[in-house]
Amino acid sequence: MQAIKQLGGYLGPYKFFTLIAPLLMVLEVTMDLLQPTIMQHMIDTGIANGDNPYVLKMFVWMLMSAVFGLVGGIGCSYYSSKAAIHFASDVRQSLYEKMMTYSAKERDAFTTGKLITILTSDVESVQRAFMMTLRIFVRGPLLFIGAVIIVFVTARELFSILLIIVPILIIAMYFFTKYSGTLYRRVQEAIDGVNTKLQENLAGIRVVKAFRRETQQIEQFSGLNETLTKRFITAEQIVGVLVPFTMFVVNLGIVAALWLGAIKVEAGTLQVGVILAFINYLTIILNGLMSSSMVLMQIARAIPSGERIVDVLNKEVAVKEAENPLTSQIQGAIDFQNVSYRYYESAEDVLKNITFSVKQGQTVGLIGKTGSGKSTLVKLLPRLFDPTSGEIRLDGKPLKDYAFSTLRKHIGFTSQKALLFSGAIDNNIRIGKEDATSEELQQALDAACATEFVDRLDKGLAHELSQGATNLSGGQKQRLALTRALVRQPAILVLDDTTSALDSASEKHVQEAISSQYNDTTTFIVASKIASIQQADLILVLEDGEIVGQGTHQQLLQNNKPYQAIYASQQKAGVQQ
Ligand SMILES: Nc1ncnc2c1ncn2[C@@H]1O[C@H](COP(=O)(O)OP(=O)(O)OP(=O)(O)O)[C@@H](O)[C@H]1O
Repeated sequence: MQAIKQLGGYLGPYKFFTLIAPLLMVLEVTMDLLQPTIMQHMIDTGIANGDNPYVLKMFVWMLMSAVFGLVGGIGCSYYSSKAAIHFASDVRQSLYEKMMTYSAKERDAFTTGKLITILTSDVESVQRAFMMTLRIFVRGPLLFIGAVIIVFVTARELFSILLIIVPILIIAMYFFTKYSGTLYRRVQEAIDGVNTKLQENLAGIRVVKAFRRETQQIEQFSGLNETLTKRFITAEQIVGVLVPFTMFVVNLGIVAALWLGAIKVEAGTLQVGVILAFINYLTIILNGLMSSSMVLMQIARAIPSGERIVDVLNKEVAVKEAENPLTSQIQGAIDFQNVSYRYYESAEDVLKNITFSVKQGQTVGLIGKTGSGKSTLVKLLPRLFDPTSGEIRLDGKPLKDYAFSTLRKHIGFTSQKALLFSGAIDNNIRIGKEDATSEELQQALDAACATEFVDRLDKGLAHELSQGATNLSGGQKQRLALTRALVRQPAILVLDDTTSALDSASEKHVQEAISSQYNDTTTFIVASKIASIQQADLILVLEDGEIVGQGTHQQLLQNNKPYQAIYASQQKAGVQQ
């Protein structure tokens, strides 16, 4: 109910369509209901008495009511489609915008596959329910009530048949409708499973192929597909019994009407036209009940979908913007004060009491074993998530107080996996700064050692990247990701293992370019090689989420055991220094 109420809010702009569609349907239903009565008069008064002008008059009436009915029907379909499609489009847009505010935490809680199902199939289910409600929900009950009243008034001799048939039909429809909600909820969950698997496999298709895991993946997919198929079949089969069953009950009613009617006609208490009209009205009653139950079934199916949609829309986002956020210029001095972080409440801290300070324009190097928390630490800077405890200060003020737009505008971030979008290279770089001049672009390309390979491409910056930039090498992708970060002339630059994909000459060039051309930028370099961070003003050595050493290369070499151990192991392994 809460879901219906909340989604109902999206109808606001389409109130007119939502009102006019059922009104036009009332017109169509009224015309449909008139037809059998006109026909009855045509037979019993016109044809029975050989009154041709009366027959013609009734014929014109029938034709006119058919035309009005047609206008009502077409109008209702037109406005109901318009309302439902726009409504669904707005819901989809809101969902997408909400999903964009999610951090990895919220996204993981739903799973990507489920989010895709909600954005597509669940929205579609609610759209269909809404459209059917506008088209049929008025029609069904109106046809039913109208036909019952007319039979009561014009064919009371046969009304007793309705008293038996209608309750049977109503009870059957009630149970089918109720059950279908549960069945389709299970179908929707099975679709989540299929989508999650599909999304995971398409994203990782290269790994699947490289490890020759196609057969196993296909088997796993078949399992999920089979579950979906079974649930769909069960739902469709059970719901599919409804139509033949109700037809059977109505046919029994027709047989009873013919039998009872024949006796009464013979006794001279009933006219033939009344029997024909009754049979027509019986079909209309069935039609009314069936269409009502179809809508109810669709609504029952859409309610779980609506709840899933509302869950996404109402999900409390962990990282929120301050009420009156700061939009002042950012210099780039950073203070971590006893910062701890854990990914899940039940999990352990992956960062523990991290404390350090860095001035504007300085370079911080982070080194430590895999899983020691380096990436997690730098992800706190653009507030991809917030510390569980402790505080981060930027230029002396809490990081949380800054507007997202200000913060992200001044932070250039490159992650371990260079993520580029399909489209021209130029567009990808301009994500960093839309209005970048060609000089700024060139400066960033040069600093990131990307000029040479971009120039070699036929179309240069206009070169089109495929989805996931699969038509570039790993090093080329990293260079473009770095260009994108540099082009915004960031106050804070984060290179999360970015230079590892570069050869050592390029890495040296990038570091020199950053320190000479971007010397006001505070730079965080996550690295696995000491050589990548040797020149840093401050090196943080991390172990199991704790800082076990901080200082310059020389200081750490002299007095920090963990750093000495890393240095020694890299010397021994011949890692290029
Ligand atoms: N999204 C996540 N959800 C849950 N745990 C996570 C998540 N990301 C990282 N972790 C955990 O947090 C810890 C620190 O991971 P992090 O990626 O920060 O390490 P790292 O030092 O950058 O490692 P590497 O050098 O291998 O990139 C690890 O134990 C990891 O399993």
